[in-house]
Amino acid sequence: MSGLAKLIKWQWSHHRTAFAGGILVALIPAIAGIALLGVAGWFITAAALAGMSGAFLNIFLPSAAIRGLAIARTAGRYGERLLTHDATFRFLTDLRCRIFEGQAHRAGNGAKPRSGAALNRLTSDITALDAVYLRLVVPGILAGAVGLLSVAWVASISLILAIGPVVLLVFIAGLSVHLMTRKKRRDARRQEAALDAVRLRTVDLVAGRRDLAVYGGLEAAAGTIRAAEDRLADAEEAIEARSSLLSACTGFAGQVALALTLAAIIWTVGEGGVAIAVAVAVLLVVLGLPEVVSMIIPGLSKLDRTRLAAHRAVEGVEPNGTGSRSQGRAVQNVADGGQQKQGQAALAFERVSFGYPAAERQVLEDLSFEIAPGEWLALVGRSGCGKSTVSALASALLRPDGGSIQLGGQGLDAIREEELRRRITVLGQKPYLFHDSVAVNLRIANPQASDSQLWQALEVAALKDRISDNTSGLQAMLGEGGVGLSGGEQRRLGLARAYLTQPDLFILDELTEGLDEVTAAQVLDGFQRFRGDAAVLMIAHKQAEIDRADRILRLDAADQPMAAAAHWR
Ligand SMILES: Nc1ncnc2c1ncn2[C@@H]1O[C@H](COP(=O)(O)OP(=O)(O)OP(=O)(O)O)[C@@H](O)[C@H]1O
Repeated sequence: MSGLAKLIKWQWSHHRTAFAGGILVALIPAIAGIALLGVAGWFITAAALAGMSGAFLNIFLPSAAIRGLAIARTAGRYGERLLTHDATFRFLTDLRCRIFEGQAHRAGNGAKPRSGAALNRLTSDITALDAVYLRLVVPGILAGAVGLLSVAWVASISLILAIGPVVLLVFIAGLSVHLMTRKKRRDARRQEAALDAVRLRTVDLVAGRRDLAVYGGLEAAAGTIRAAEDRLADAEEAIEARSSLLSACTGFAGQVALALTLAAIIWTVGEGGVAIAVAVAVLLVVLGLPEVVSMIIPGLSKLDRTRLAAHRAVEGVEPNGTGSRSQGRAVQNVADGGQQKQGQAALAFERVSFGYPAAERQVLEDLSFEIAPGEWLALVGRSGCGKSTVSALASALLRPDGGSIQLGGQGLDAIREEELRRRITVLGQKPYLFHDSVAVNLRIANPQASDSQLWQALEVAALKDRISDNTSGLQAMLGEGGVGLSGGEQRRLGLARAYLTQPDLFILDELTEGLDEVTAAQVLDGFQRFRGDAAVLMIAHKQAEIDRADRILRLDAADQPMAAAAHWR
């Protein structure tokens, strides 16, 4: 089954009411619009003929019908927008969650993280997928249903009159099948590649503008963006040209259908087979039909792009496709509620091996060590020896290829994600700060924390004075990525955030990197006081940090996988 068909099936099975409700309500304005034309045409002609001949005509019923159809069309259109967009947003929301789960699952298995280009593509794919229901499913069903109903009604009056609308429907159906089965997606791929190039090169240009300016590469870098923009414009022009051709062909088919119907009307009315008022109603219905069936043209003209996006989205969701929210991690939470077990090490690595996918050699091989509750362990070694890898394994961001990792006597795999994040606090080299107030940035770690707890955490992180200097205090706004604070202050704010948690284990990655000696000592003192009974795994380079540790684990054998060389102070 194609990616597009899988997505439609998935939307139907997960959001049946919204899916069907949107289509049913969308049928109301489409049918009412065509019926309105027919009834109005019949009524005007019948009224004119009655006026000329003096025959009796009941005008109340058709007037009421016209008014009713006009109201149904307007109200139906409003309801249709509401329901079809609601169904689409529900579908996209779920799809985003499923894709995120799929990616998280892969990351947990140590798979290569997605690159910036793939992330760009993913977001534009999801945007492109709003066309699946709104531009393909709903218009397709409307075109089919209204077209068949119209043909059936016209055929019930006279088979000859149905030739025109049948020609139109056959043309649209043939066009749809042709486009659906077409294998070439050249223009969509060209458009996508050019868009990726424009985005990524622009990001490179902005991020690297200083170096480019220094080495005189600005003009060349801007030139590559302009070239990518030209390619994008070419591809978009080709897609637009095809879309215009499709619209022109459908318009032409509509005119052919109208001409055929007119000829058939002249023939049948001349033969006396059909009343003039009814013939005018048929003519107006055939006149209105192209508008309904051509609603599918915008979706068909973007079909290639939608199919590419659908194909990738289906690949990106949970690998086994089940979509259950908790499947990324095996959940076997034990009866003791995930607390640290008495007498167990806070963290234990037992013959752990790990290698990055596609890397030539293992980073860790048979690494074993333990950190006792409340113990502070410094992890040291030359650059690239695997310290960050150990930290990522300990915090379950990576999974080992062999061996086991236990937190308080429980295998990491057996601990629920939520529980795990409560029991381990990771403080990286550059904490991410959000474009929001200091208080919001701190409460991410503990939404219930009071203002006085926030001030206390800031004090321990040696940041209280800096924040209270600002008249807005805790409500002071930070720019994107923490702009407004120096690099060292950003790190200390990250530390204050970590102090608002009460984990069993802190994992610290070069805690005082970027701080001057005095502040670094203040931060280390504060952390030592604050951490209480929590164990600490600290990646350390500076002697001042190493000196605070109870024990040191060195990962520094020259060219070998690490574990063999791990040794203690
Ligand atoms: N995603 C990855 N894919 C492939 N190899 C990787 C990846 N991340 C790290 N490595 C490699 O794994 C090895 C260990 O990396 P790691 O980041 O754990 O070292 P580190 O000791 O923390 O280094 P540093 O002190 O410089 O931060 C290095 O040789 C590195 O090149």
